Amino acid sequence: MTGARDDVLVCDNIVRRFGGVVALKNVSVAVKRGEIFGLVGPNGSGKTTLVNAVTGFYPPQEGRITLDGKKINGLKPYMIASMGVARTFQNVALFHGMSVLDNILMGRHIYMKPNPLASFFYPWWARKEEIENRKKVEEVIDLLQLAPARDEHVDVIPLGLQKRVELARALCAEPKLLVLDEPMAGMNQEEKEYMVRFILDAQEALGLTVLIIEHHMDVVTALCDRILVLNNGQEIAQGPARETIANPLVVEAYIGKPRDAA
Ligand SMILES: Nc1ncnc2c1ncn2[C@@H]1O[C@H](COP(=O)(O)OP(=O)(O)OP(=O)(O)O)[C@@H](O)[C@H]1O
Repeated sequence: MTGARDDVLVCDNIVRRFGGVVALKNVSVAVKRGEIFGLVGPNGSGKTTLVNAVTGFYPPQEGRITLDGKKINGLKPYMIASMGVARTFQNVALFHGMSVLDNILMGRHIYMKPNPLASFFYPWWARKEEIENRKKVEEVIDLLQLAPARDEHVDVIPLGLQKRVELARALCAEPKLLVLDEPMAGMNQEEKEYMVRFILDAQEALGLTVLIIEHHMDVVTALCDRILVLNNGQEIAQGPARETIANPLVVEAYIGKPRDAA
């Protein structure tokens, strides 16, 4: 698969093994600028492994991954993050003991370049940087309606709100690619509907490109432009969300073969 100019992320023939388990078998995918691309599949099908390959946590043993045309496989996670990939986790990963605001501010760390000498001689420069960071954070707080919770400690707020704080932190990094690992996990129906709305609003306001792992089919159809469906580490279907979900191979992977067809 060769990367077109509007492809932000291209994964070409990715193979990842864990001992004898082949978690990804020659998986290829291209995520276009400005789209929401879904990774779908039953438990253990390789979705998180693909996200971990893209974000550098478990580099692939074969294949090539590019971000805006630059090869990223083999790079450390922090390098990939600084190149513009922000991620949220299946199990929320916030900084405990800190407020909502401080957690969101952490998303700006890639833009904070402490230089004590410059700050001493040119305090206005440090001040300008601080103002810019705060401005971005306030924009995201408004977008995700987090103002009422800004001073709360993240340990005491409900899970749905924690997930929104994690999304806010990722958005503050102004990512080229936002990777969301099951952002609705553990949420009730109302929280899910809010989260869908927030992701769509953020995409529209910030022109995001999103790679999302999602299990809930109502969420997939509401959010995703296109999807890749994995089963046992292999692609079984790829294409526009609604029609791909209706593909008989996808239905079979999720609910099994009808009895009379067995
Ligand atoms: N660090 C690891 N060590 C060993 N095996 C792993 C590791 N990570 C994933 N696997 C294996 O790779 C396969 C794919 O797992 P993966 O977590 O990517 O699936 P998934 O589609 O994300 O599943 P789920 O929906 O349950 O999160 C599974 O067989 C899993 O046991």
